[in-house]
Amino acid sequence: MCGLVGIVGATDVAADVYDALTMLQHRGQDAAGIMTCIDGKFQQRKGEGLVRDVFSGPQIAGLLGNFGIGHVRYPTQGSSGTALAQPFYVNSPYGIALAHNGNLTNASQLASELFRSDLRHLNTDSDSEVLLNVFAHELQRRGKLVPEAADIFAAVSAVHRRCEGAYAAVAMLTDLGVVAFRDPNGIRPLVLGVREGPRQRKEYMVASESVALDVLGFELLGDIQPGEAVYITAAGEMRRHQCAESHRLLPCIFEHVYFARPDSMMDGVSVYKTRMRQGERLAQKVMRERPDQDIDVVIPIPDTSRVAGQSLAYHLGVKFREGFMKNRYIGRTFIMPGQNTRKKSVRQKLNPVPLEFEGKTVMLIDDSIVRGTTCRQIIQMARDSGASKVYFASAAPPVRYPNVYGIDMPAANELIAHNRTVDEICELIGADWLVYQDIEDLLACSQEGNESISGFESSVFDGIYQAGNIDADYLTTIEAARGEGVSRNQDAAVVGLHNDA
Ligand SMILES: O=P(O)(O)OC[C@H]1O[C@H](OP(=O)(O)OP(=O)(O)O)[C@H](O)[C@@H]1O
Ligand SMILES: NC(=O)CC[C@H](N)C(=O)O
Ligand SMILES: [Mg+2]
Repeated sequence: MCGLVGIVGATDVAADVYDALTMLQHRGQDAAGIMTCIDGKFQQRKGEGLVRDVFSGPQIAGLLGNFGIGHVRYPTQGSSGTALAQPFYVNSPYGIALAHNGNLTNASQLASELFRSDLRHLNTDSDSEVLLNVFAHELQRRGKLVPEAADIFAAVSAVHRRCEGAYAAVAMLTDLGVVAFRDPNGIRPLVLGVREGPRQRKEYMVASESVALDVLGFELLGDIQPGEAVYITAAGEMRRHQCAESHRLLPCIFEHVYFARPDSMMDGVSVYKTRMRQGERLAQKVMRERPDQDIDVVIPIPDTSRVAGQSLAYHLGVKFREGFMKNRYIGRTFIMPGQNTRKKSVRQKLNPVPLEFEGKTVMLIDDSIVRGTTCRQIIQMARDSGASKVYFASAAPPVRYPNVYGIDMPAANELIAHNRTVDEICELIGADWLVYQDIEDLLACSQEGNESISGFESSVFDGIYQAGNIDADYLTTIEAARGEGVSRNQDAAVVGLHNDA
């Protein structure tokens, strides 16, 4: 999903960017990068792996400058090697670095335009490098030695006209400051915060999720609006401007289901409360389907389903128990590359407490069932631990369609629910009963958090793609490029142009 951070402070910001990235680690585990700017020069370090593996204390201390940006990556285009770790950099105009969360659906058309008409070279097959070059080209067209806020906003407007799909982005211009913008549908999240710095100077931060602001003592000013850009100068002046001719708020519902931390606020919605409501609605569905249900205990599948699980148990009036213990050193399995790694990691990550299963009718709950990797193994573990019946509940509806806006689910045939009925899925995962949340209920849970949101990007559940021209040909192309079994790893040492530190 990727996590973004941008900070303009009064003193060196690299340590704060690092701390913020650790708060966003759940959004991307493949690679991490930080760039700062001092005296007209960028300094950077990026590499494959978790934030704590990519940076050491002395390396962070060596990144100087009072403004900087950072990124954690979960790839959706291109390989997962170091060469594609973000931020990306172009030298002209000014020197610009950019980090991106989302996925451009017209990246290949833009790449060809950039080469043929804009005379720009791309060195990777990353859509984020495309986004950076479109922004850079549009800024260059303004022809200013020193751009003003109006020039930057005009360049973002042009990005909105040319780019399709989903993009929240944070960019940095040498000596000038940090720019953050969000696509005109607001599919990917981006928030803005402020804190009092030394000498009563205001310090600003943008981040994918508000939790990153919380831990660093920034007050949440609110979300960057769909189509809006925020420009914070190196001196700490903040301007914001609506850059899209038309815009609407269609946040990704899967953020609320799985990606976001529960303690984040997104577009005015508390993810925690939304997940509580999901559990409540699911309980109502369980009672509608089986008013005389015989569940002894509700057991969540750590981590993400815990909040919905507590609420499900409470509203069913049955016990809630932690029947699976999680190895805290194993990351999120769904965002790992490759099905074999994901499968192996589920067993390493979760281990049952037999006491909670022996002779009981258990209802396991997960936030979602995507490929079915987790639930198949977990149901077997529950049986091996002595459960007499194993029911399974999903706080989200069946995931039936690929995602093209920043979640790496490119192939419908990898999704366990694609072209299958609920009964067929139930049999396949080996459950005695399977209950899914209804789509109307899921959307209502999120909308209740902010009545002014009129819709959500929910294509993985309903197959409706509201941004870009997504047709059968496009879906076939991404499946061929990124489906299971297609090699994504390039040798970074050979292809890389990543100016690694
Ligand atoms: O059907 P699947 O393809 O297995 O995908 C769905 C599972 O993957 C995620 O867990 P993950 O381990 O990524 O993270 P978590 O610890 O936040 O639950 C999600 O919470 C489900 O448990
Ligand atoms: N998940 C994301 O936001 C991915 C960002 C970008 N498309 C990449 O592949 O690096
Ligand atoms: Mg999970």
